[in-house]
Amino acid sequence: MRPEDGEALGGGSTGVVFAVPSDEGDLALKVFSGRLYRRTRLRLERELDRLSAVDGQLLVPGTIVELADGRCALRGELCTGSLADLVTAAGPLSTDDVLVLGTAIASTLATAHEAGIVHGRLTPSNVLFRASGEPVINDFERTLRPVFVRDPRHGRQFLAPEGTDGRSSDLYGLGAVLHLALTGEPPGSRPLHREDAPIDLLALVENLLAEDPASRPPDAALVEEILTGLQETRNTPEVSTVDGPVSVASGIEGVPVVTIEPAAGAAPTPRKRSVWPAVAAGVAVAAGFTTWALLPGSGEPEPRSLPAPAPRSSSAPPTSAPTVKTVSQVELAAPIDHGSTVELAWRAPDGFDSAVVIAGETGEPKTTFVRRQRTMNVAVEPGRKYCFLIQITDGESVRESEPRPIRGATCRK
Ligand SMILES: Nc1ncnc2c1ncn2[C@@H]1O[C@H](COP(=O)(O)OP(=O)(O)OP(=O)(O)O)[C@@H](O)[C@H]1O
Repeated sequence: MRPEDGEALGGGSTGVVFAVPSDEGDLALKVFSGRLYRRTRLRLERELDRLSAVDGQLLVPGTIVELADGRCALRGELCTGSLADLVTAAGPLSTDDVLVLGTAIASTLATAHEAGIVHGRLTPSNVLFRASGEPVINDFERTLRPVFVRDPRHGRQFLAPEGTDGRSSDLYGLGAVLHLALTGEPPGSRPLHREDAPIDLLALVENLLAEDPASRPPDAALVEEILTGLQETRNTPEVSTVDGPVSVASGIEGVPVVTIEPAAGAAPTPRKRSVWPAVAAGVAVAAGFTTWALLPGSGEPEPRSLPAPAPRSSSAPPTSAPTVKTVSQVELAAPIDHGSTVELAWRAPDGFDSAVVIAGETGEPKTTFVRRQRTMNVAVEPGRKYCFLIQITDGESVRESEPRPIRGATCRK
């Protein structure tokens, strides 16, 4: 068989890929750009065996074949194109498609990682689509990388800063691929922004792209779980949400005031200072005891909406007490649990300062001012349940997000 009999689809570090007709239908033929020595070939065969044993959406090139001119090639399944081609031709994907794509890739990575296999160079040109539309990951085999060396700048925007060996380099690659799918651009050029995408998805992608591998999600299985959850949420009909005043007042009296820790070098302006402490105290009360509470061990699923606001009790403070609204303007993404730390990310309008309220199973809730930050890494005790909530203020009014749990905690108002 001569590669010239087929149509060239593209070239990479290892060679040129052709679509070739065969009795079994069209196939992909990757013709190596150089000679394959016997030892390399044996190693490649062993690697292909290992890859074919992995039960996931890996595109495993079937077999090594020899061409009439003596060159070697990999013959395998032909796909319709790559994510890179698709985005170039049609622009960013819909949010739903990004979720499906991300879930499929995360699932494949989880399976591969469990089998001890790391891709290390997950780029949009290595994400291919079958005729059915199903995404698959290509180019898992690593044996040939040091043999056919590519320009180190190739695909660099998609590669993890620390290198290509660890599992977390694949998580970075996944983040980079999803960044392109969401925005049409590789990461790095601008802050990730897409109005119609759920904040949880944007926060997850940002987290996957963390410079420090230890700050990324701990494993691909968790990423798959988060993305699956996001898909389910989008497929579930909306339930009503509270968008009115929520009392934070009842029970304030007699309850100790929480610790307030202004972010270093980021003290709110005096005008804002007059709002925050009161509200923080109110929410802290709510977080631990009255208005929204952590109910450890209940095992109930996280409520999808907030129950009706608590009625003001007779012990409510004067009407000058700040009113806190739960509005869509401040949205906390699902926290990403790293064991001893938790990554929080939220969306809030420009010009608002933020405070993070952390309620644990024991002890008083804690409020930390983070001013214009929209992400925070929170230290937590491994194994304990927590709820988190974000408050924002422009100095006059205060709004808060819905609370978000980790480890099966139930947070409610
Ligand atoms: N099995 C396949 N079916 C359809 N198209 C393919 C297949 N394999 C590769 N291609 C196309 O050929 C191009 C070159 O693929 P190849 O794997 O050689 O290089 P790359 O992925 O672009 O770069 P590198 O392997 O150096 O990271 C891909 O971008 C893709 O568009």
